Amino acid sequence: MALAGKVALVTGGAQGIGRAVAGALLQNAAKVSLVDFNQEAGEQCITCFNQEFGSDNSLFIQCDVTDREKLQDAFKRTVEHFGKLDIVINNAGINNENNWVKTIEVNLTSVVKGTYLGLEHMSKEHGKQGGVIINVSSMAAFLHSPHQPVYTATKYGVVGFTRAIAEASEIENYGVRINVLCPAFVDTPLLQSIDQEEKMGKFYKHKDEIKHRMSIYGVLKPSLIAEGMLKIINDNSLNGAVMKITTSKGIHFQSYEPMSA
Ligand SMILES: NC(=O)C1=CN([C@@H]2O[C@H](COP(=O)(O)OP(=O)(O)OC[C@H]3O[C@@H](n4cnc5c(N)ncnc54)[C@H](O)[C@@H]3O)[C@@H](O)[C@H]2O)C=CC1
Ligand SMILES: CCCCCC(=O)/C=C/C=C/C=C/C=C/[C@@H](O)[C@@H](O)CCCC(=O)O
Repeated sequence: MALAGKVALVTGGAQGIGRAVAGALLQNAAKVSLVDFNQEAGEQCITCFNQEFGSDNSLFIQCDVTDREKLQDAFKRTVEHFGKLDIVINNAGINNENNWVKTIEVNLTSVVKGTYLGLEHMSKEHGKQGGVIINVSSMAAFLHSPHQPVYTATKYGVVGFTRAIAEASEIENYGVRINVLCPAFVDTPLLQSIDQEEKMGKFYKHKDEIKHRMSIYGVLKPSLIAEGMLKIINDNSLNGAVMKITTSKGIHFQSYEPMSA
């Protein structure tokens, strides 16, 4: 998919990985709608983007992705503003073992909802022109963390859901490619949650073990995740692909045995 003139919606786009991805899309002449609940970070981000890429190319929509009506409205406003939708990146995520119900809502339920909304606005089934959806999981979906059981569960869920709906898209000829990206540790504000007892809950006492894992696995730059994201968007052959990004192997793909009885 050539990026110039394409319209992307990025959840959690105001900072961290989402912001890096949105910047890379704008750099490649796409238009971007940032959907994020952090008003201050969103406004700050859009000010920078307007200065760097021109004021007609990005839009900030304040929205909590767990609010289904607001998320629905964010998709609608994006299409009204830019005239269409080509790319959806379901990236918003949190690390909160204390409020684990919220973690499931943000990291998994909202990704499912964002995928269905993406299909509603892009699928040939709905008379639209097709597109691409990328859901953000984590290497935690392959190397589980004993100190983040619910975060881990949500990231396993995102991989399973994405692979299944991608196959549905192919069978039903939606014209939408759906893929999942699994980064290892990335240098973003999310990592600060390790030092927050109110987020780590009973696992707070293990924070130094997580930091030890980080020192072993290393910490990636958000720009490398953006590079992986653009690779998925540009490669029209990818559907149901599971991209992993680690310090040891860089950008690579998980392979699966074909299903047998
Ligand atoms: N930073 C890391 O080490 C890794 C992050 N990931 C995943 O990457 C994704 C992005 O994470 P980061 O950029 O690192 O985090 P971050 O905390 O830096 O940014 C997340 C963004 O999502 C927004 N957000 C959170 N909850 C929201 C909600 N309910 N509604 C709307 N927006 C919401 C935040 O306001 C923020 O702008 C997440 O899904 C995370 O699980 C995956 C692997 C590693
Ligand atoms: C505590 C803050 C939130 C958690 C953020 C998150 O999702 C982090 C996940 C980190 C996992 C890192 C794993 C890295 C592993 C690799 O370096 C490598 O050893 C794995 C090899 C397997 C492969 O196929 O690449």
